Amino acid sequence: MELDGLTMRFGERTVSRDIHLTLDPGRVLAIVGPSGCGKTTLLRAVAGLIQPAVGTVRIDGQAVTRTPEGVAMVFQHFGLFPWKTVEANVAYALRVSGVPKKAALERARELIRLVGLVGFEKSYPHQLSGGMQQRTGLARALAVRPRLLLMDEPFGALDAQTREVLQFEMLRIWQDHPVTMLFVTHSIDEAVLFGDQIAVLNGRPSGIAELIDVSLPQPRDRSVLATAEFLAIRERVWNLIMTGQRD
Ligand SMILES: Nc1ncnc2c1ncn2[C@@H]1O[C@H](COP(=O)(O)OP(=O)(O)OP(=O)(O)O)[C@@H](O)[C@H]1O
Repeated sequence: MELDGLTMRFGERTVSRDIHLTLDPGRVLAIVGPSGCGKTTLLRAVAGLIQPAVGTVRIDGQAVTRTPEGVAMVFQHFGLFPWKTVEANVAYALRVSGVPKKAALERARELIRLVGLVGFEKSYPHQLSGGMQQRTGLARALAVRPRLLLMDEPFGALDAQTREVLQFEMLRIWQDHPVTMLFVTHSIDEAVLFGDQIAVLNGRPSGIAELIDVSLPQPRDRSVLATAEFLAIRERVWNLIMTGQRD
């Protein structure tokens, strides 16, 4: 994925300016920045849901003008169909892309196992906790074997403990099933934990303050939280965000 000189505007208001970013296959790029700096707006441009005022989004070299094939998204507020069961939600995108019902349900059950929801296949979203709803959202996104997974603050609506559990489960899932991921988050820890690189946005309109390489070895688990490198990168990101806040 390539963002080539993206400027995002709503009416007269420029939200972000001249964003250049590249994400290589199999890698994770985390985007952090203060609230309102335009993280979700960038993600929506990558998903082809809105168009940049200036610049181009490319995926596999192709300019994005509408939602590209093979791009899946996980939202903060789950975005599940309330009238569909867990397995029907997970199978939905497969069905839409033409996979026959039996094969789609088989694949859905595989993903339901992967995210730890066995026994809840026939439950409806309102019968699930927030964490279980987000597991369903993850299963749905991964079911299509996306070439690019867009994560918009995926654990943001969860309580702190559930958030931590799901973060580490997602890390495990990602390690077993690597997928190219653009990961927007408010959580600096999450960005350092998942990212191969972190793009820190700040300013108004926002721009990239710094692109930080995270050289923590993969696979990562809870033990990295206490390493000197993790803490140093965390501090660096925090300072960059705070500098932008004071401007
Ligand atoms: N559809 C829209 N129309 C007009 N303004 C919008 C629209 N969507 C977003 N904005 C504005 O663009 C700015 C960036 O919003 P965006 O949601 O991308 O920020 P964010 O960094 O993701 O914020 P947060 O971290 O709080 O989720 C905000 O000031 C917001 O009000």
